Amino acid sequence: MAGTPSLPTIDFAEFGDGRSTEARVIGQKLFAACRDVGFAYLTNTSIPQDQIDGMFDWSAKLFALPMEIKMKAPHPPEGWKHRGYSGIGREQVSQLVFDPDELKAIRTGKFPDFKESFDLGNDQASTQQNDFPHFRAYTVNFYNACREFQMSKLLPALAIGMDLPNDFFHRHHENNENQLRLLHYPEAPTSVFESGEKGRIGAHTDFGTATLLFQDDCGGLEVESPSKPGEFMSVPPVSGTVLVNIGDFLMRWSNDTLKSTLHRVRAPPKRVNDSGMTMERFSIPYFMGADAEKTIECLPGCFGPDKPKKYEPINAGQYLDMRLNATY
Ligand SMILES: O=C(O)CCC(=O)C(=O)O
Ligand SMILES: [Fe+2]
Repeated sequence: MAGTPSLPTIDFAEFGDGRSTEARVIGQKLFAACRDVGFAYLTNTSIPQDQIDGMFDWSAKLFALPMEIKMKAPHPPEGWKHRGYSGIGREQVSQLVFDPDELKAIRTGKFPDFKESFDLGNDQASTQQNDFPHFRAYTVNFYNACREFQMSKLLPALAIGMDLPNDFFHRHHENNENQLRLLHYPEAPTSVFESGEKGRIGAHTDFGTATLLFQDDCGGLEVESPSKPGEFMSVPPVSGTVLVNIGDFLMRWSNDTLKSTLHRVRAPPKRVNDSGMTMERFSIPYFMGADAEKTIECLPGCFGPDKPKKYEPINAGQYLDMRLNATY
């Protein structure tokens, strides 16, 4: 595995309202990154750094609570619901077969995804609620800051980069069907990670349109190399950045033009004076979901005589249900 990060960085500082030449250049760079790698670091997103830091503080406080308190807001059994606490071993991602070590662990009855999570979403949703009163206000604000960036900059930039009308993706994300997930990978003896008995998150792709990913300074995130399938490259934390990656739904929508890239989290490289324990890690993905009832057709510009359409139009809701029910 290579140690040097080789992801593009997209700077949103000059994006403004999306109408300038600078905005066009940003859109083109974003499109190229999503097509060639499927992952990029973003800077100057306008999501305030103190809000990001505060969200990590709240996350640490939440996961430090006794289990019986966390279980007062359990994740419901339905795969389409995205709220509440999932304890260790509750969710195993469904594409572990890509990774021989993890496949071995599953065959021997072990559950290598050693993590716990707490899901939140649109506070106005009538079918599911956010929990924990005082914590709720902070997370809803943070969710809204992510959504603001998604709707006013990220989706318009991608549309511009693909020569689509600025509001093209915006119009497919009006229902606010996104999900914020607080993730905690507890510390454990380094030996259990080395033996494959435990892992952090197995190799997988995300389901939706795209994901914003905030990570702490632990490290361990890896992304499949675009040029060498099967090889993973390290994606170290870079302060002041947030990652973006494309999900399967947008890959399909774009006739596989944009890449939903495999990624995983492993124990970070050992540090000097290692105490025998691998440090805990926190991360916060924000998953963007398209409006469930709107049928998507292959994106303009992604098909032609040399590139026939590969997929039938599909309803976004049906597609996501199918994927999520396979995970839970
Ligand atoms: O913890 C991370 O950095 C990655 C999380 C992730 O890929 C996911 O939840 O889909
Ligand atoms: Fe992921």
